[in-house]
Amino acid sequence: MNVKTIMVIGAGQMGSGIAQVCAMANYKVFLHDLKEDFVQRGLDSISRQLSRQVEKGRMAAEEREAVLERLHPSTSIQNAADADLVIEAVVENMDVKTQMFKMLDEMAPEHAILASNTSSLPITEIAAVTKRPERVIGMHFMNPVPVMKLVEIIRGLQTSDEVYNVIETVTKQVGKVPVEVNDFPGFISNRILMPMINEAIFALYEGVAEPEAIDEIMKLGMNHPMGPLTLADFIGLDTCLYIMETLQEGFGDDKYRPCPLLRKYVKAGWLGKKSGKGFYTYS
Ligand SMILES: CC(=O)CC(=O)SCCNC(=O)CCNC(=O)[C@H](O)C(C)(C)COP(=O)(O)OP(=O)(O)OC[C@H]1O[C@@H](n2cnc3c(N)ncnc32)[C@H](O)[C@@H]1OP(=O)(O)O
Ligand SMILES: NC(=O)C1=CN([C@@H]2O[C@H](COP(=O)(O)OP(=O)(O)OC[C@H]3O[C@@H](n4cnc5c(N)ncnc54)[C@H](OP(=O)(O)O)[C@@H]3O)[C@@H](O)[C@H]2O)C=CC1
Repeated sequence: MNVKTIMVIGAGQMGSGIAQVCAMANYKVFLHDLKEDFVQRGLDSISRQLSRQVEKGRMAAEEREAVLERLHPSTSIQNAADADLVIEAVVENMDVKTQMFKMLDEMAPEHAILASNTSSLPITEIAAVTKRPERVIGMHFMNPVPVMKLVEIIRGLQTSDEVYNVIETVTKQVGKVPVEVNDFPGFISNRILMPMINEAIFALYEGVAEPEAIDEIMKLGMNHPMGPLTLADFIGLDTCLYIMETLQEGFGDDKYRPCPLLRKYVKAGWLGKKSGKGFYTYS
């Protein structure tokens, strides 16, 4: 199967990054969200990213224009009828994702692959709401998408080998390294990363150290590029909370309980960098 057209659902930080790397790899891309404003915000952020590449001399101005021309705004889910591959990157919520997959299953052509960029939710359960579970797969990009090399590919219980192979090829085409994992809560990346972030939040909650100290220790002591609280703000505190809840529920183990401080911040609307306030304040 030859993928030519990709539809990315959700024009947030992940969706816009995914759309960017796909358009840069010569695919025709629809970037879809509920409202035109959201799509435009995503396209603006891609446009800024590409301009920076041009300023740094890494991309010709004509190439930037060509990439932007391959990107098509969408607020109609009917555009899925033209897609060979749909990559969903909406909010980390099972109800929202299953509703979306039901719609996509109705709209997308029979041959189309439906992929989810979910951070932690079971692919098998998402696939089960469609009539094509063998064509549903997890394609988990890392943030920031244009920079991070990994795509964690998650096979649902019924994902076919053919679909896995196509997704592996597309991943390489967009300049990323595919790593295959099975379908378990949080997969590998967030089963390991998120409990560390949650523990850093517990350390803050218990008054062991100030945020800056916690981050400095992990940066200078463990050579992490970002401290765990900065990284949590960068990922989005809502997303961090949803991932911890999926781990706790999925494994039935309280060792994954989300820190109450994380819950409190999310309830307050402190979602990290994207809302301007989390463990730190952003202008
Ligand atoms: C939650 C999940 O489900 C899974 C996840 O994604 S978990 C999150 C995984 N990501 C991480 O752990 C990121 C950790 N942080 C890092 O690796 C680095 O801090 C970073 C790459 C984000 C920034 O690197 P840095 O050296 O501190 O900053 P900086 O020098 O400004 O940037 C390095 C490069 O990244 C680019 N960059 C930085 N932030 C970017 C962004 N948000 N979008 C696109 N590009 C970005 C810069 O333009 C720069 O590119 P060049 O080298 O081509 O000039
Ligand atoms: N943040 C990260 O570091 C990573 C996140 N992920 C995963 O990627 C997905 C998206 O996360 P992220 O980009 O950070 O989140 P954002 O909050 O930045 O973006 C989510 C986008 O989905 C839109 N959306 C919400 N509900 C719907 C819906 N019903 N239909 C269509 N669009 C909808 C949102 O619109 P609105 O503006 O209205 O909310 C928003 O544009 C999540 O599953 C997350 O777990 C994966 C890897 C890393």
